[in-house]
Amino acid sequence: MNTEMIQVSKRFGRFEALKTIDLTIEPGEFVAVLGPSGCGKTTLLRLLAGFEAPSSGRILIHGVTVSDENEMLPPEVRNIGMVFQSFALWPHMSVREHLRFPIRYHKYTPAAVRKREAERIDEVLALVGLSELGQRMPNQLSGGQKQRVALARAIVARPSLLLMDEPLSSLDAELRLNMRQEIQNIHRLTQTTIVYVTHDQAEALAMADRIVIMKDGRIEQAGRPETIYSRPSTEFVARFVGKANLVKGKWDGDRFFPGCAAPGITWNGETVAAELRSQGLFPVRPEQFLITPDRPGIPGRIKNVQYQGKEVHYTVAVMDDYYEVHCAALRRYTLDQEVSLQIDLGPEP
Ligand SMILES: Nc1ncnc2c1ncn2[C@@H]1O[C@H](COP(=O)(O)OP(=O)(O)OP(=O)(O)O)[C@@H](O)[C@H]1O
Repeated sequence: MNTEMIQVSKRFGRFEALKTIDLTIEPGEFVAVLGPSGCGKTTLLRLLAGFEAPSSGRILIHGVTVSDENEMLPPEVRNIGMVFQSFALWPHMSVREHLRFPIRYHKYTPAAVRKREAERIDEVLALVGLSELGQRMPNQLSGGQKQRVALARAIVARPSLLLMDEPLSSLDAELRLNMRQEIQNIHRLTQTTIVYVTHDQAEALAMADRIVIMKDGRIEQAGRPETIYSRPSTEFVARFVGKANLVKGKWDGDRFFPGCAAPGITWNGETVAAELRSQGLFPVRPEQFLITPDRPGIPGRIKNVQYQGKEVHYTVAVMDDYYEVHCAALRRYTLDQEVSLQIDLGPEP
């Protein structure tokens, strides 16, 4: 059964934090909710968890109504697990005790799990790589280990819905990458439905089956990571997710004539969204630009160079700063060098 938000809104006083959200999540789906600070991601998650009541609309978790205009089930009777940015561990409980707690006290813990409590704890500790640390107290754990305990505690009672709010943002870069893999692993092995809030587009693209992009309390676009990345439907999504360059120019049907390009240069834009067309824009991701010293294309001048080891990142000004583009290349060009830009749109995913 699906988890659904139907016409859900949330006001804080006169401020509308969520504006008529409609979202359906399938069982076992991993959905990332992505957007800039203040767009309403956490509010959406808190409504699913039951920490807040919607101002209007209806919420169902796996087919069961948990909030509507008549009722509002509190978090402890929703069949959910939660992981937050702050690990929120209990200082007086060992790692094993953290896992024992939900097994004993969650209303929905399956009888089979309750019956083999010790085995289930061993199994989940192994899943998150903490088999040796069951007796440790939180103050004897590193940040990454604490986050694993928080994750283990959230899944040990087999919730039907796992809610995560920026769970990796307090970890350093390397640990974050490791934990991403662990979360993917857990998702693959448990098939739990996951709603994962983040403002980190790489995290969302890497892990989710579907990404919901939010802006100002609304869903701006929802789709598979490949679709969001390669076919943004609005200027906001193009910039926020793909770090796309929005080249100005003119449209004629599906052909795009980039501004300032050499005569005869047109691009095929049949997959470009209507909103971008109506604004005379064409989204080009940094890796789709090719910089050449001389071939005909869009003439530009190198304005900034950042050496990155594997490649070099460039900012190129087109027509005396009419617009500028960001792109990457293997070759070295020098500051102020006159170059030509071409695009390689590659195969559609
Ligand atoms: N209890 C509250 N009272 C008043 N306004 C609130 C309350 N909770 C959230 N808001 C406002 O609602 C908006 C959405 O907040 P929310 O926490 O959902 O954003 P977010 O996308 O999760 O942001 P961030 O990434 O910074 O955590 C913000 O403008 C916030 O100030």
